[in-house]
Amino acid sequence: MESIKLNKKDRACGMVNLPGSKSLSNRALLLSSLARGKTRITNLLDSDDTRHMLNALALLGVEYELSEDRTECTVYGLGEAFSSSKPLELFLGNAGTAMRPITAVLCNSSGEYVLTGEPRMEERPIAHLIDAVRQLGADVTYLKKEGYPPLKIRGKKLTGGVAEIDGSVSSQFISAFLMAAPLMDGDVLLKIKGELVSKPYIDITIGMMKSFGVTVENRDYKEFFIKNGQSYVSPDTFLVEGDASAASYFLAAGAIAGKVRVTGVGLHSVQGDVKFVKVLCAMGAKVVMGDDFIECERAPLHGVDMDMNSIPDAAMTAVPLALFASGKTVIRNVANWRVKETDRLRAMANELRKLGIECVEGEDYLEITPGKINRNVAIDTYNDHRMAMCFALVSFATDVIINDPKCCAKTFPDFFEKFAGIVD
Ligand SMILES: O=C(O)C1=C[C@@H](OP(=O)(O)O)[C@@H](O)[C@H](O)C1
Ligand SMILES: C=C(OP(=O)(O)O)C(=O)O
Repeated sequence: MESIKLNKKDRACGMVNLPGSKSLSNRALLLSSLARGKTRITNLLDSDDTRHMLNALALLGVEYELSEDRTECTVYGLGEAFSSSKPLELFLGNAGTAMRPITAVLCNSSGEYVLTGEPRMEERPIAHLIDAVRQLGADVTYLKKEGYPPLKIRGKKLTGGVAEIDGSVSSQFISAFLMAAPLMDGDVLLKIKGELVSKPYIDITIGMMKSFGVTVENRDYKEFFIKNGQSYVSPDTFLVEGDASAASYFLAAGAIAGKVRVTGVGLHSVQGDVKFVKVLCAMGAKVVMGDDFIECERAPLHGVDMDMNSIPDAAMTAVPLALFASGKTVIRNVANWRVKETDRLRAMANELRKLGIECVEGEDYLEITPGKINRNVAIDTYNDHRMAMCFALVSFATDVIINDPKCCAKTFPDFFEKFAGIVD
């Protein structure tokens, strides 16, 4: 297996222009495909996750043109749900933001579809979404394990109605359901049961649906109502903000070892992960934000004890930060780390222990006690882009080896080049 050795670095400084947000890119591609009219998407992320979405849309008959560097895409919207006269098989890799919304939309599209993914996708639950769409009459079969992809969908026009969905494992199920709702023939009321996790991603979804002409009535995150008769309309152009989760690695580098600015995301971001700056500030780092940038500068760091449920992706970056802080850090309320690219609580605890760091892996939290870090440890990344990107930050303490660094391609193919550009 390929690996990369990162020699100890003392300083981080400079500026990084962020790639487009994964969450916004995949929503923009899907909504443009369903909308009436042509949409020009700019600053689109080019990564495995967006390629899976683009490939699926092409098979579903959507026409689009990509610029040479694949960061601009003109999508010719269908103005309606998908339909296919022949059975289709769609491979969606390990992209949650493709698998979940495409499932929901295809339940309401005519045709027969099989949705598959990488082996890990077969371990990532989807039952809460399927239970909800079935309440409206959707016809979905689990092809292997009950509650998990691969799926077979016999799509048909759904007539809307009332459905209940469990929100305690993934907000993506709610986002997926909401994006599919306006295509149905009737009012839709979605009721949430359980504690809703990763809430800010619901705001992203509702905000983007609004940009594409559809209003969702949010009743205090307990019920969502979509009035019938609305349809997606292209906003002509859609600019994808820089990826706020990706920003966290560079901001953390600034907090640990100098001063780093990221551009493409700032004060008015729609992404919940910009709130990672609150973690940085709580730990003592100096943060400045502008309309289109965030800058973070080193200061003595101290441990924190924080609920990070609303920033599940950026929260991982608090792990390497904790290694450079005085005192313990506890990252709380992140039970759903266990059903992402890997079991992230287990993976983090395993690799921290290899570094010689004391930690407690709770059911839904991680407690880290900083200490001396072992040199030249080979970090396993579990096919999880965020494991690779987080542990790159260990190189501000000592030499470290990152196994399978290419797993970054899920959301940030040139991460290690960009990281090399801000360290000396
Ligand atoms: O809706 C989205 O774009 C996402 C929601 C989050 O997932 P969960 O809602 O499963 O926590 C996040 O971790 C994922 O990377 C992207
Ligand atoms: C959880 C993640 O991805 P996905 O969209 O596949 O859920 C992630 O990017 O950290």
